[in-house]
Amino acid sequence: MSSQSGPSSKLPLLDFSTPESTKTGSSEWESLKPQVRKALEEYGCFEACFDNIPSDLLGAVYRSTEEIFELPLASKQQNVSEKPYHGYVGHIAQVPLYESLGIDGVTVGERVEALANTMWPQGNPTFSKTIESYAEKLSELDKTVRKMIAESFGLEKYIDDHINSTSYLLRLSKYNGLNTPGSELGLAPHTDKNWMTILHQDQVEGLELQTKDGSWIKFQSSTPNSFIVMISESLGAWLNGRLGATCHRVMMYGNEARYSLGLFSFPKHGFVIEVPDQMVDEEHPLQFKPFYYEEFLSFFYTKTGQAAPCALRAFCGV
Ligand SMILES: O=C(O)CCC(=O)C(=O)O
Ligand SMILES: [Fe+2]
Repeated sequence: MSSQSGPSSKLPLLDFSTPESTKTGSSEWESLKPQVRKALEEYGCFEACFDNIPSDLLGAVYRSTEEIFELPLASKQQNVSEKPYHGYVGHIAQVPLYESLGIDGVTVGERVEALANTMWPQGNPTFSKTIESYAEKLSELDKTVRKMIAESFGLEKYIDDHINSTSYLLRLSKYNGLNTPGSELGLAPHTDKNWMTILHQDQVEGLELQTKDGSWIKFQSSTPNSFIVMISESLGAWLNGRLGATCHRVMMYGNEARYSLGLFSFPKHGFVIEVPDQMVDEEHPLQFKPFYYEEFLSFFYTKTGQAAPCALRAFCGV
């Protein structure tokens, strides 16, 4: 397997910029659905152009992101979570360039405001409104793509239950610029564990995705409002391994700080991830036993989970 970054190659670019593209059954929807499926089969991810997030909103989100990272460490550390990487993570030994701040339940009323009130004693309505609006709008893209995936496998009857049982985490990340020439790992290669992840990177690029042959491609945004939509492990498991998570990492090359936004969808507490019967046949034997997302996540961070070549298989593989 190569650890070298390959040439920047183009991922499929799918256009979700018309309102019809997110309307079930529209001709845009029906035309995008097979393209989503094909891109995910081939790459586990694709680039989505999504005008529903206008440039001024994106700009405001990045200003809010910079503002929160500029706060004193003691303030940021007040954003705690019992779940790993859901609260504040700062300059950990393995990846000293990296700092991130999670907002769990970001689409649930008042959560962002509560965080803003913790971070800024007098509150910060601009921060709250901006972040809430971004997460709300972008979660529509998550729902659209997951519905299309389910329809493409004939799993329509599960859609409402899935969508209604979804929580969102928004993770704001900052990678400090290098003080040395060359390149450095900003975030180690990994696959996300949740349902699906939608990433956006600001001007400083650095996200790299691993293709099936093991080579790395640099993600270069085609337009300022283009996002990477990635399948994560739990969705791959629910689909009995028919689609798989993409391994990705961040490489840092310059002195400038890099900012990124990750919207992570995952099942609510108590939701059982169970492979639907339709996904199992002679050609596709059952791969995973039913599991709870939170238990899988906890297992992943144990010594055994970290040591396993595939934590998901070690946890619930048949
Ligand atoms: O910063 C990025 O572009 C990637 C972040 C990421 O992969 C993650 O937070 O899981
Ligand atoms: Fe990730």
